Amino acid sequence: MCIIRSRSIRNIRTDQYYTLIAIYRNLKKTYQLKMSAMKKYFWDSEETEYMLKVLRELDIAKHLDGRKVRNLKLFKVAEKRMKQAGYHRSIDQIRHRWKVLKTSYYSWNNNQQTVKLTRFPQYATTMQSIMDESETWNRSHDTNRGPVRIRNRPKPTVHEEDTEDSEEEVVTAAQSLHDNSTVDVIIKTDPDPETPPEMDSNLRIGFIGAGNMAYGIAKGVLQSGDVPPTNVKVSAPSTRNFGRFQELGVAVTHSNAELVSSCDMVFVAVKPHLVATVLSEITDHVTRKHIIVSVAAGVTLATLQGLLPFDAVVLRLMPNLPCLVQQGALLFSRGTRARQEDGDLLRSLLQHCGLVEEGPEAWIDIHTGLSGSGVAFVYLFAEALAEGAVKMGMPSALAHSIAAQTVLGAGQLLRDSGKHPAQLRSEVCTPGGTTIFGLHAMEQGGVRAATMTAVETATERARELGRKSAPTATENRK
Ligand SMILES: NC(=O)C1=CN([C@@H]2O[C@H](COP(=O)(O)OP(=O)(O)OC[C@H]3O[C@@H](n4cnc5c(N)ncnc54)[C@H](OP(=O)(O)O)[C@@H]3O)[C@@H](O)[C@H]2O)C=CC1
Ligand SMILES: O=C(O)[C@@H]1CCC=N1
Repeated sequence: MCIIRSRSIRNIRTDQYYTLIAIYRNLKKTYQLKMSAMKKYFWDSEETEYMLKVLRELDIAKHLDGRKVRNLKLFKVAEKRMKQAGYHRSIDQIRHRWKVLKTSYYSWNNNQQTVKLTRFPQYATTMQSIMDESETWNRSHDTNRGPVRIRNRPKPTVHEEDTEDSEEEVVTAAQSLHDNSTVDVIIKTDPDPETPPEMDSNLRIGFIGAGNMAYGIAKGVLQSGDVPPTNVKVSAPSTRNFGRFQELGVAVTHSNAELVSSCDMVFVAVKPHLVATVLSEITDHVTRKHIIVSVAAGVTLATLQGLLPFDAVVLRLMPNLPCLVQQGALLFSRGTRARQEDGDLLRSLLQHCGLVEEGPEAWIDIHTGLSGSGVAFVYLFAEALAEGAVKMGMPSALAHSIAAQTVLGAGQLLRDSGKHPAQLRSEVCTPGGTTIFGLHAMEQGGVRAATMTAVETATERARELGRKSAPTATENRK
């Protein structure tokens, strides 16, 4: 392009010259647009430092005491301040970035001696100061508060409006909490649709199906500490999967109907082809107080709602297998009767399962391809990595263990650095070195195209399962 601009090429006509200039300008514009779109998703260090500065000023250190206080107001102020400084981030983005940094900080702090993160120490100093402030504050206050108390879900009021809180109000609210260390949770007195509901102390959670997904989600829910194991129940036809739930202190039953009658939130975690049978079994026991959450691949909200009473509150959730180790990626969508607060309650309960996002239903099938099934694509890749090493002479056990750590480390760095994968990939490539030779071989093998097709095909299959599980027109008329 520089050659073109200098117009030093011989034998080029003026019209050709201007055509090339136009192409160059178009490419440049596309590149700039792409870069600005990428910037929207990836945080740079300046923006991250600014966010930490703001959160620190807002005393986030005093909200790290493990209590189930959701600091939405604080994040709301942070969002405003960042906007004033020219950083346009949503409350959710700020909250998520903070969560990621906190997790990274803890893991960095625990593994300082062994883990070499190139990026994180940059924020480590600020994070360290925040954590130190938190420890000092906790030490100077009574930490022996007993169990977290959880409250009734607020009923929606007719005149709920999103009243903008002034910063002063927020700071005062935070201050008053500090002065009263014996309170278990902040009890909201003003209705604020953006604030998630406090949980009912008697909230009872049920799982229909005792498989891997039910177990992973149950573990995450219990880890939050908000719901005691005695408030959790699981049902399945056989006892073969009950043992691990019983070890968690969870009650078991063979009756789906009995489970629904004794629970408020019910996860439907059976295989997709069994959903219709299970819902027909429980539908007479589902009332307005229930929240039904289906994790079945492909089964749409319309199908679920069609199989349940017309006013049933239904949500569709797509988790993935790493929920078993609290590192899942979960996306949910609300049905027509589910309110924002039902989604907030679900999000809050699942916070220890991993990353939890809400999105339009059309994304659930895509997420199934990307992440529900995507986990298996990563395993295939890990297996192939290890087999490559075995081919080159490394013992299998060692090769598999190193492949697992490689996938884990690459994933953690990708998540925690906030960098685009292409950027990290280029950081590994020495010109003329080993990596670029390997990458060339991968591109020749079509790994990128094959992976994209895998996500596409899995998404299409989820859509197909959805169509198959939808009641036919005749069934609808019954
Ligand atoms: N596995 C994954 O990675 C993911 C799965 N999903 C979805 O999660 C759902 C569950 O999958 P997964 O946990 O892997 O499945 P599993 O096969 O591990 O578990 C299914 C469970 O359903 C129970 N079950 C079967 N029939 C009934 C019935 N009539 N009433 C009550 N329980 C019944 C089984 O009972 P029993 O113990 O007696 O056999 C078993 O406990 C599926 O719909 C799947 O699409 C979503 C995301 C990821
Ligand atoms: O393969 C399946 O159908 C399920 C859904 C996503 C992961 N496992």
